[in-house]
Amino acid sequence: MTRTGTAIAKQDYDVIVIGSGMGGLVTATQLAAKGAKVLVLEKYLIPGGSAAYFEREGYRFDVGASMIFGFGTEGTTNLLTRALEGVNMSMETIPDPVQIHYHLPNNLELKVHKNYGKFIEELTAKFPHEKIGIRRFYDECWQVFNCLNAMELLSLEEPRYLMRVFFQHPFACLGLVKYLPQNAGDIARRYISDPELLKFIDMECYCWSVVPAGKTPMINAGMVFSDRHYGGINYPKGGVGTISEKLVEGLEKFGGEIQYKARVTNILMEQGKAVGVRLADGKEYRAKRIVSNATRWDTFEKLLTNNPLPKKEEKWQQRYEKSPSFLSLHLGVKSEVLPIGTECHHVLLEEWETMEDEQGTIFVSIPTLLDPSLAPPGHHIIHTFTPSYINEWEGLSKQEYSQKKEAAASHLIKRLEKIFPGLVDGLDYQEVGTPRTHRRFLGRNDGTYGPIPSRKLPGLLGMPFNRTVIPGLYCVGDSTFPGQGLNAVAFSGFACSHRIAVDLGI
Ligand SMILES: NC(=O)c1ccc[n+]([C@@H]2O[C@H](COP(=O)([O-])OP(=O)(O)OC[C@H]3O[C@@H](n4cnc5c(N)ncnc54)[C@H](O)[C@@H]3O)[C@@H](O)[C@H]2O)c1
Ligand SMILES: CC(C)=CCC/C(C)=C/C=C/C(C)=C/C=C/C(C)=C/C=C/C=C(C)/C=C/C=C(C)/C=C/C=C(\C)CCC=C(C)C
Repeated sequence: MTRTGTAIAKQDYDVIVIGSGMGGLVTATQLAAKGAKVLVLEKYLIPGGSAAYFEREGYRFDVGASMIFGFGTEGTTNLLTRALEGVNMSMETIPDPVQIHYHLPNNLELKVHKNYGKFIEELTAKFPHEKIGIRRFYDECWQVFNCLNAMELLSLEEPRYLMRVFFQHPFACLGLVKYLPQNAGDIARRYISDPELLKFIDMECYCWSVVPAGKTPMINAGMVFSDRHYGGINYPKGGVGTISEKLVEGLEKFGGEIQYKARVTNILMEQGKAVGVRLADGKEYRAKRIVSNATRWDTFEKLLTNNPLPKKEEKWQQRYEKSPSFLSLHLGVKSEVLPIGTECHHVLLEEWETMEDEQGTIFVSIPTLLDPSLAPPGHHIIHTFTPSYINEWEGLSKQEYSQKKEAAASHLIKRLEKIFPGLVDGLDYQEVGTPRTHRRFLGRNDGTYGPIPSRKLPGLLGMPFNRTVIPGLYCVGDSTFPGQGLNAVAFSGFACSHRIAVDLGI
């Protein structure tokens, strides 16, 4: 029995991972493959976090976005392919020929084709006077990508690795050092002056970083704006959740364990060091290293309640704030709703001034265009979401909450009629999620999509790596370097497992 009188589970582990989001699973599988004894504790019923799925009336809905980077076959930035390979797994993916179809103010209609030349040609046709600037900006993004894609991607907190990559790829490393403190907006402004084109570049960043180009790190922009044409966007057959399922299968094959309905309530500390965790049911587990895949806000404010917020975290909270969450509509629709030639992903905005507003920009994913097996025959899934803050949804009675959800959903559907005329009549199924839903099911503070700079910061320099000031405790996922995105948190998982393996001498 412990001091608190609860039963200590007998097992001892090398590493405990709190949460089975993509960041947690990549850390766990990489460590298990290296021979570490790993336990993953997930509070929900299935793995994946925001990369999981749920099933309703014959539809399989992705919880989060369906636009997946990291499944390329070449280079080193294909981190999802590599994470699966790490535990001898692979999966079938379906290539998407267009990343996004933009529907923007002043009838700016544009498709980001997988073919780079075709995309540049289409954008140049809209802004012919900026032909050279467009080419220079996007070509500079390729420079960042080519540096990253040349080297093995591991922990930047490991000096011997840094020395090794520096000797192997000195120019690529110096290139990355140059870009680490820069933001995409500053580089765009060096080459482009047309205000509307600059707004378009803002949207190109906002739709995945949730901030305009001026606050978006150039390293991340280089990854996104190049990999979409290199490895491309590829949808995992069977839905995004199958990536996590395969990783769990691989984890177990390598002797790792995962428990579901296992909500960690406390990280246990002894003599200033993280030594274990306590679950909501009172069980305690101990390990040599603890990894939190919960957000930094949840990790330091909820799981370490008996410890004052470390100074370093206080500073981090001043530099980064919580991005909005989303209002999400998971719709099942009749196939006739989609005009012939409809693309899988869309971004819709009616006025530039409202891009960053509550429920301003609309995102759409239609994964059934790539994998029809996710919906009943003759039907499609339309997953549409728009940024929304938790405070819009709090302090409401049950009835007020459900009325507000209904009203917001019909408003969103009405706006979408612009690109899908007849949507209202073609509806077959509808489920509405709010920031409260994301908070509840994903365990994310205020349902946030992740950290965003609270002011203009020097690129990625302010993003913490995986070690924390608490010995034995590491963080992984989107509140660590390099931030949001499945491929980004997969990198965080590779880096975290590398650092831990070195610390444990594995
Ligand atoms: N298209 C895309 O690129 C796409 C799609 C889906 C998700 N994503 C990205 O994935 C990123 C999120 O990945 P992540 O790895 O950081 O985390 P995550 O939020 O997806 O997963 C965290 C997991 O930890 C669990 N958890 C939280 N607190 C817990 C506790 N106390 N006890 C036990 N379990 C707990 C949650 O249930 C969840 O499964 C986001 O940046 C998101 O944008 C991207
Ligand atoms: C030695 C010396 C001297 C030096 C060194 C230097 C170095 C080496 C450096 C390095 C660095 C690194 C490695 C870095 C890395 C990075 C990375 C990996 C990055 C990544 C990134 C990624 C990303 C950002 C991604 C993202 C994505 C996303 C977010 C997506 C999303 C999506 C969505 C939301 C969707 C929407 C839309 C629709 C639907 C339409």
